[in-house]
Amino acid sequence: MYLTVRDATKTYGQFTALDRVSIGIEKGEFVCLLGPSGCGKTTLLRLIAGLAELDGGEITLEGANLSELPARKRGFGIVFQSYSLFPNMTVAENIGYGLKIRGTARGDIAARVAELLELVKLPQVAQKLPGQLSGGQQQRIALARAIAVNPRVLLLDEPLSALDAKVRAELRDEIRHVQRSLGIPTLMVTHDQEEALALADKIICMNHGIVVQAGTPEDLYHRPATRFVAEFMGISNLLRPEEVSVLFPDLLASRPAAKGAQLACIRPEQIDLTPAEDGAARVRNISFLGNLRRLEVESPIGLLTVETHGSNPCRTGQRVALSVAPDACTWVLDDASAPKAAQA
Ligand SMILES: Nc1ncnc2c1ncn2[C@@H]1O[C@H](COP(=O)(O)OP(=O)(O)OP(=O)(O)O)[C@@H](O)[C@H]1O
Repeated sequence: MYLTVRDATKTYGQFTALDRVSIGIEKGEFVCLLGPSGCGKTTLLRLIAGLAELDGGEITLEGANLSELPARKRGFGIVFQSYSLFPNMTVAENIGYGLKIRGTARGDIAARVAELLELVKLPQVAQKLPGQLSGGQQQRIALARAIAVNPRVLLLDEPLSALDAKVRAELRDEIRHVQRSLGIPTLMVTHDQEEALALADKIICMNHGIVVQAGTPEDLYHRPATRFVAEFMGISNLLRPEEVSVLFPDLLASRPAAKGAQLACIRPEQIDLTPAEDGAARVRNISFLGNLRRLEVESPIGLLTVETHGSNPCRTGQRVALSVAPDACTWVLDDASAPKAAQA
């Protein structure tokens, strides 16, 4: 592992913001820290950056302990949510700042700035001031400034959240492209599951100061371990075993004999609908979402959400039969009433 956080703990007075959190980033990997507001994502990023001190645990980079190393000596690039460019410096001066304070020769700085402006697709703005750029452009410059010094790790704290949806999606692809082409190990904080699914090699899902699950985007979406992860990573139908036995009795065979309350997690696109006069369910509402239709379906156990692609013949009010492939269901731990380890 390239960067390792082991048992990181951080408290603010009586409040435990992080409780023995362990994560790792491999060389070249893009990792997203994902979780709801207040779960401790930014706190963890700040500890890694050296902007806050650990109360327990350790952080190592290539095996070396970082605890004694101040932020500016860690060699990390950071991009924050707010455009933190120096307002009185030109774009070129902003990007070249880190190189200048390291004593890099002027000509080399100019060449590097030009190269980075090409990389972030803004070759014309070198002499502008940050205030003359749009929010999305400023974040591209902030990204260029962060990578100018070839950081050992790139840390991104919600860099897209102040931008509107279209610019956000463009810049998301841009960040991924830049990260891939340079191979910089990257840790990005986000509370947006779609962003994490699109960008990450690995997602670390947090809640109440602990890591709930870590894995690939596919793992977290298709094989959530708990109800919290299932609900956080998109829409899911969560059915208790007695409900499963009413609608999809075949699925009960896959239920593990583990301890704790379990729920069957079935994603909306995994339920098949067939129009049938004597069907046990009825389509209550259909929302057209462009590439798919989202259907609200009344069933003997309550409402289900179903998504269909292409030409589905169902109409509102129609009776339907429901089916699910045996391998399309994941049994998750019902953690809704589980103790919240890090709550004060
Ligand atoms: N300096 C501080 N003093 C006291 N409490 C703090 C401090 N910094 C953070 N906290 C608390 O620690 C918890 C975690 O905060 P953190 O900023 O890490 O959350 P987050 O997951 O990044 O949330 P958000 O997405 O809203 O930024 C929050 O409940 C917050 O109120």
